Amino acid sequence: MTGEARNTSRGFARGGVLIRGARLYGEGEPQDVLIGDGEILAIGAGLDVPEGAEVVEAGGQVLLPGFVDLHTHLREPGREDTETIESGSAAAALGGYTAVFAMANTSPVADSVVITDHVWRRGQEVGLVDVHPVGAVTVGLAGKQLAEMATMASGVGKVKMFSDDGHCVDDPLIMRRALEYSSSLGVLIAQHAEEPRLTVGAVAHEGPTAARLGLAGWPRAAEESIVARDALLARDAGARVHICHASTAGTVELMKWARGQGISITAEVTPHHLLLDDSRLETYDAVNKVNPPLRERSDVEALRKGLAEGVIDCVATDHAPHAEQDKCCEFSAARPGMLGLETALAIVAQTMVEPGLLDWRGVAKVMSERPAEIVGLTDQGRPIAVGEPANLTLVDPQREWTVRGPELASIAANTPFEAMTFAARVTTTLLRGRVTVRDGQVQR
Ligand SMILES: NC(=O)N[C@@H](CC(=O)O)C(=O)O
Ligand SMILES: [Zn+2]
Ligand SMILES: [Zn+2]
Repeated sequence: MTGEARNTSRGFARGGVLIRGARLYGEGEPQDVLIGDGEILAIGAGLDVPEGAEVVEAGGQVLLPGFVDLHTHLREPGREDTETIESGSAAAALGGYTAVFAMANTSPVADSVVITDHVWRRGQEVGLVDVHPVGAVTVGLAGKQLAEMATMASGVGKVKMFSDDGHCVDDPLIMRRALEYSSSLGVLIAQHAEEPRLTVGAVAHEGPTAARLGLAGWPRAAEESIVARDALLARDAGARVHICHASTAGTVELMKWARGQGISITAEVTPHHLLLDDSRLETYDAVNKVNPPLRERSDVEALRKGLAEGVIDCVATDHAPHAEQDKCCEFSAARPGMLGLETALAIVAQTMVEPGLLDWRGVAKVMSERPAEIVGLTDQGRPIAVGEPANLTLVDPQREWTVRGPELASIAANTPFEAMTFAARVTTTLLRGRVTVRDGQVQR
């Protein structure tokens, strides 16, 4: 133990933490995890509490690598009335996240290094989660002219992912060039797959429910045609493409096909598409309005199965805060999007762990390891092992809680899960060894 003891004292220069009695990946007997200097220093049963260490009593809770969200909207700059990098970072930490990717559809758009560097710096200043800026693929998200991807990639914020999310890069020639360019830069293009000619005026999933309610429909083919097209473009460019918020059974089938062809394509699914379907629209409450729309139960089942089988790689929240006046209005006028950061784990536990589709190791994979790999983050999604960065999340699988929008850390309150009760909850989060959330409270 002499080597470990040396490490321990080194760790204490910056304050150490002992997590006592956690089940790593929800497996085996509870272990203690000693953390210092931002790293895991020792793992074992009955470790001594070094003097001055902060002790977190885990009581058999599940310890997972910190979650990584490839798809978050933090609304800064431009709509700080709905979310800021600070409030969104708090929501992320409470949700068990240690890294999030903040989408580029801010105002101004993150299509230049000035904005992307601001987002990174502000995130570091807040210090609750690494906020990685996503750069726009095209200038102003207008889909016409490629943004200066290389400049953003080489800035302080080191942009690793580019997306026009909110809009589809619908021009196939622009998308082809973006993919070609991205592979030489070693960055990821994430596509909001929506053929805009098929979704003019659309506000809901095209199907029996929308027809009955008189809502204009967003057909599955609007998503699937772009997924298929982009798979082929990625194949020809020898590039990687990532599909944002997969929402249909057909997308799962296309992913299977493309993977079978050896195409480098990955996809994410949101918690809301894993839980909710378009029967929610009956009330005309625009809290349920989102892009892509809530689909049918058969799509929900296919997405769960796809995630369990690894055809869909990961869970991403598409956390999309909106002001009350933009949500509490006529359905067709309301903005699409819903909060997701603080509720994601609870929903993944309910939709995937409870039915036996994933175990906790599987949750670590889809919420941390795969997203980190996809985007090329080397300090996240790491194994829980000595010498690894201490980005960790403690989950209590049996801490029943009820979602209340106003109690969430986000400035906006547009959660579709209002008043729903879930079993699992994140209790503690550590970012590089610093406790950012303890007993469900943000540690500023
Ligand atoms: N998902 C949504 O419905 N809305 C997102 C944009 C997007 O993810 O497409 C938003 O920025 O509000
Ligand atoms: Zn989108
Ligand atoms: Zn989005």
